[in-house]
Amino acid sequence: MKPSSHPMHVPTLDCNHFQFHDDGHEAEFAAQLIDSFKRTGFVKLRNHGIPDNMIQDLFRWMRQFFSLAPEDKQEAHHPPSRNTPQRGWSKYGDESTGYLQGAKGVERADVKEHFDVGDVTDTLFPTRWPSSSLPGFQPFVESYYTVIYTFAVRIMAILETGFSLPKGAFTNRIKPDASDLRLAHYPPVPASLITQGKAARIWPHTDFGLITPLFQDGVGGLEIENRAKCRNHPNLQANGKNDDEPDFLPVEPEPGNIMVLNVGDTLERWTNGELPAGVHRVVLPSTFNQDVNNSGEAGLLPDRYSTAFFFKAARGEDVSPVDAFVTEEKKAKFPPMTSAEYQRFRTQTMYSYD
Ligand SMILES: O=C(O)CCC(=O)C(=O)O
Ligand SMILES: [Fe+2]
Repeated sequence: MKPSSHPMHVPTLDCNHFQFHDDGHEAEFAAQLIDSFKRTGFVKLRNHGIPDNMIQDLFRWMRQFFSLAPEDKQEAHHPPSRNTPQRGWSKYGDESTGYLQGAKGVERADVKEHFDVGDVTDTLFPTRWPSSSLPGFQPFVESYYTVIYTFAVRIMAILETGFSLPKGAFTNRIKPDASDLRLAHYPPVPASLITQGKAARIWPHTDFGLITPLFQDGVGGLEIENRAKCRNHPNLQANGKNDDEPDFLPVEPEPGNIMVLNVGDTLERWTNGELPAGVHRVVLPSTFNQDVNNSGEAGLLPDRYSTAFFFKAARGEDVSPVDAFVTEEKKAKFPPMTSAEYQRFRTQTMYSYD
């Protein structure tokens, strides 16, 4: 990542240092969180309270699930509809984040497969699990869901403090829970396809929900849009040297289960643009040495695993700006629409089940 003086520097906040787990001492944490979100759309967190062994176990379960035989995964295949939240397994080719940026008619599928899990109480859209091929998988993933959900609610409460909003301004609008937990596997892919722009593990996109906590393995490749390249970005000073800036900047994996946390579209809407959603993609790891590795087998990127929690507003909630963010000078930038309508509109663009 860029030096700390760069406007796109993503700090690693230590939740213990900020006494994140103690209700009385969150103001400093909230201020730094909001500063990083405003500038970059992202933050990194250590000592976030998700136990190390739980994260390691989750990655172990992911490797086991994705190495099941295709017919076992097929049992858990996402229902055949683009109008519903994704639940269960989506195979390579089902999702094309490239379409979110208007790239129609071009091969823009993501080189990945994923497994999406809803809240256990979400009886409207139940998760499809593999029936008997992976005993223990479902209870473990459900227990992780509870832990990461509780974490996400805490962050929303901290954002209320940071913006001096009444308690509940955000957190009263998240029940019943409509979030999705995603387990993702990126299979090996020739690096040359990525450098030639013919493939991406995920094309540039924003997430649709409020916030996304993410854990990645050590392979790398996650990158965030460099807002310093874009002269008129409202939250960054133009420095007159933008042409020298790259379009994207890597978010390197770090030892110690560092969490990456980003702003999604719904939070951008609720805050009337004060926290713009962070554009990101997954491509070639910055450490991947093309000159050495560009021939034969060695030019193949290894498997990569990650897990993102798309924390969302309740389906019936409006995703237009919360009153506190609208003034005479700063009119609402986003029209009223329910979260369910917004999610459907975004998912339809990107998901090509047939
Ligand atoms: O795998 C990653 O690091 C990012 C995943 C992601 O951006 C997504 O699934 O929306
Ligand atoms: Fe994403």
